[in-house]
Amino acid sequence: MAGLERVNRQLFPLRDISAVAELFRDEIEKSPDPDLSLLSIVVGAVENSLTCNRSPVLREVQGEGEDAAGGDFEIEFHIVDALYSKFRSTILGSVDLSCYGDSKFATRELVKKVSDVIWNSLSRSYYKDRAHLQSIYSYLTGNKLDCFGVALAVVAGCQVLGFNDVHLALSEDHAWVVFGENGAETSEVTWHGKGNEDKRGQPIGTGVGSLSWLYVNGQPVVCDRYMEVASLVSSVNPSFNMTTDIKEVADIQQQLMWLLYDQGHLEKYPMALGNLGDLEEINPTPGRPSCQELFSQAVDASRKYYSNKHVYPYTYQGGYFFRHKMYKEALESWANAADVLREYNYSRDDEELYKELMEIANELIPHIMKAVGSGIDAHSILKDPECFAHLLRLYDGICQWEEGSVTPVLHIGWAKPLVNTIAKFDASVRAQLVIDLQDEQEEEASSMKEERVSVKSGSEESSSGERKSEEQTNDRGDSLNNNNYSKTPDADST
Ligand SMILES: CC1(C)CN=C(N2CCN(c3ncnc4sc(CCF)cc34)CC2)S1
Repeated sequence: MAGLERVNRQLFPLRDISAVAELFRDEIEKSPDPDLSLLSIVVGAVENSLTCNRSPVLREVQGEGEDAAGGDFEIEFHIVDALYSKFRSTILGSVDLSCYGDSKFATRELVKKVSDVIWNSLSRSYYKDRAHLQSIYSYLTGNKLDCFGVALAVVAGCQVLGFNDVHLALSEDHAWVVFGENGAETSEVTWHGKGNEDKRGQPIGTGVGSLSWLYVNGQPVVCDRYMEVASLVSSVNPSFNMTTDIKEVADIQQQLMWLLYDQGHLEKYPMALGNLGDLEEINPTPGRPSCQELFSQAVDASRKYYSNKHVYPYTYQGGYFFRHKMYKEALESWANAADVLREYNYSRDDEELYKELMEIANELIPHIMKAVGSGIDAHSILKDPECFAHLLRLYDGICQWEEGSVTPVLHIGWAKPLVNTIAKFDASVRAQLVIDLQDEQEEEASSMKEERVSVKSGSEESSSGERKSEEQTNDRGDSLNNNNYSKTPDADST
């Protein structure tokens, strides 16, 4: 029975959050196969009516996290019915299933055909990065979708055709599908980035391209139906404009996210946990886990399910600590993010992540240096060797990201803030930098040595009672004399 016959028509017209939540709850709790097009149409209609059809006289509120009054919405059943039927007839009318064999599993050709149907019905030219283009409501009423929306629509289209083996696969900046027995096949179904030829119909490469962050090293979030519902809820966008969110939309998104959280459908979805953390930071729900706990759960999910190959959980967490002036914790989260990067080669497809790291290194950290320089320094960051170690680990991770990549990462724009930042740390802290040289195998000894960096924390220093003995320093000094790390830099030597 298709979604609409199942839906409780008493809920319509949908006029408030509880009605929308009830409809989602029915679909998630009572159906073995929640109807993606129905849910995307409903939540897209609500988002559209509250963010796009706004009276221009609406009070524009400035300032952090201020929400505009969203006013009311009223989603009529016959509108949802008409759109739902339009999507189904578009898909069923464009795909002649007899051309695709009689397997109960989708084929690459079938997936490509559904992607073509969506692709060829999009408006010729529109601003692809605009907000509110992620839902099937947007596709049906405006023939516009963003790159995530195309992927979701393809999965929803395959659901209409009865191919429940086709599922959404998500990296931190791209989406594709898995299909076939045990979801063993993959296919591109949408575009990525600007000015890149789309690779629709092709399997996800296992070659050098798959070493980039864009494909998270073979550790994407592979969704089941419920996680696909989580992705469409997570992609709800409460923005009215650059400075204003519509509170009702954020409230609906937050409630739906908790509904999915309680059913365990965010467990393996770090970015959805991060998004819920952002919503909770702005508007905490009494009795629920704190946003800090949610950011920590996102980190745990990446470590537990994706071999710690996702970067964003640490940047969600670092951003939170930064906003709350917990600068030492922020530096640690960002250093942990950089540790993830080490495994990747930087590619031109990784621009979104590059921008994130640029902001952290060249805006947020200099902001911290200014803040603590002017005395707001709860942890006395500049005297804390562990903070210095986090900073070096962050930069070293970025350097290792660059190593082996065809595209360079760092340039003078990075070096200036770095030098200023290092110079802000106390000379006594910098002097505690200890480089442990560990010889690799004999044959590599001359060319490459693995260097382990540690910064002795004050406590260790005090426990040993004195700095490394002279001969120890001399021993290391000799092997490192071509490396200025070993010298004890005095205050103005850097
Ligand atoms: C720490 C941050 C900079 C804040 N917001 C971030 N994001 C916001 C929400 N994002 C997401 N949230 C849920 N699911 C997905 S699937 C996907 C790849 C394109 F399909 C992106 C994304 C992307 C990342 S990362």
